[in-house]
Amino acid sequence: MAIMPNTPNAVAEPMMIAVLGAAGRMGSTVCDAIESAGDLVLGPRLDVGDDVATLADSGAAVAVDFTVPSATEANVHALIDAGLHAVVGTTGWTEESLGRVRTHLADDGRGLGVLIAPNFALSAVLAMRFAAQAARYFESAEVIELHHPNKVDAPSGTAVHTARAIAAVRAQAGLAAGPDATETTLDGARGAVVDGVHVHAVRLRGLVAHEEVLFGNPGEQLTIRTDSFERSSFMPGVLLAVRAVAEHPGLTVGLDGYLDLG
Ligand SMILES: NC(=O)C1=CN([C@@H]2O[C@H](COP(=O)(O)OP(=O)(O)OC[C@H]3O[C@@H](n4cnc5c(N)ncnc54)[C@H](O)[C@@H]3O)[C@@H](O)[C@H]2O)C=CC1
Ligand SMILES: O=C(O)C1=N[C@H](C(=O)O)C[C@H](O)C1
Repeated sequence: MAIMPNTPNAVAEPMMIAVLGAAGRMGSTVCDAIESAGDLVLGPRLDVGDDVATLADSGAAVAVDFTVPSATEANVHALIDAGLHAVVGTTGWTEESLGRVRTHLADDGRGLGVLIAPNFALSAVLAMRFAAQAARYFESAEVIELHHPNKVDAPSGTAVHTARAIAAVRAQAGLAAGPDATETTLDGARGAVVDGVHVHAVRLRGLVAHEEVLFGNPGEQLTIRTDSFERSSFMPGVLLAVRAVAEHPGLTVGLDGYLDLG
């Protein structure tokens, strides 16, 4: 008897996933996670110099990109052209580059999904959400991100995303700029400023990925902290995204877009 698709007895084909940046710290961890997942099969592993267009005929339905900020946008456009859904963890995205991906997806018209998420760790996703919830209630807000010293960019994508969200909530609530009478004697002493929110970057041997969001009022402080001690912390989020991206046509920014966080 033939087993028809979508019947209780049907055996689903494992979905094939390509990985870009497969030789890197995150890419290699993603390859291992896909190989350990029963419902997924690891497809082509691409790294620097490989042609994304070859994925069109590879059988891969989804590609995961953990490459470098200077390459990721071109990779995503090439993935859309090749007809693959994309799950992207690489940092460096701006409103302009996100807008170009949105336009490309709309022009393409095939209903492809792209998720670009600054952080796939649940603790970080929740920290960003809690920071946005707290932002309207405090005079002062600053972000400190702490990472391994091999990280190529600063400030982290997570810190930029956190700061932008805090700034948007503060603006909506009509809050003035945070109080700060400092006259700096050295450039950079107060960190970078993202939409008016100060962001500080620490690089320290032994760290993986960490962030503190500090909120201050007269006589009180709220600290929200997230720690990724191992890259395994990002894998449940990456696998969730890989499985869900085809159900979310268009561009989604942030894993919270795929979660029911209320
Ligand atoms: N969203 C998230 O949860 C996380 C995001 N990241 C981000 O992921 C990115 C990668 O981080 P790591 O794996 O630590 O870096 P890495 O330097 O270990 O790996 C990057 C890899 O990309 C490759 N690569 C460079 N250009 C490429 C291209 N054009 N096509 C294909 N491969 C290319 C490199 O050869 C390297 O193997 C960074 O932007 C980092 O901030 C890192 C951890 C978690
Ligand atoms: O490079 C890293 O390691 C990380 N990059 C992402 C970022 O820049 O926010 C996510 C996480 O912080 C780890």
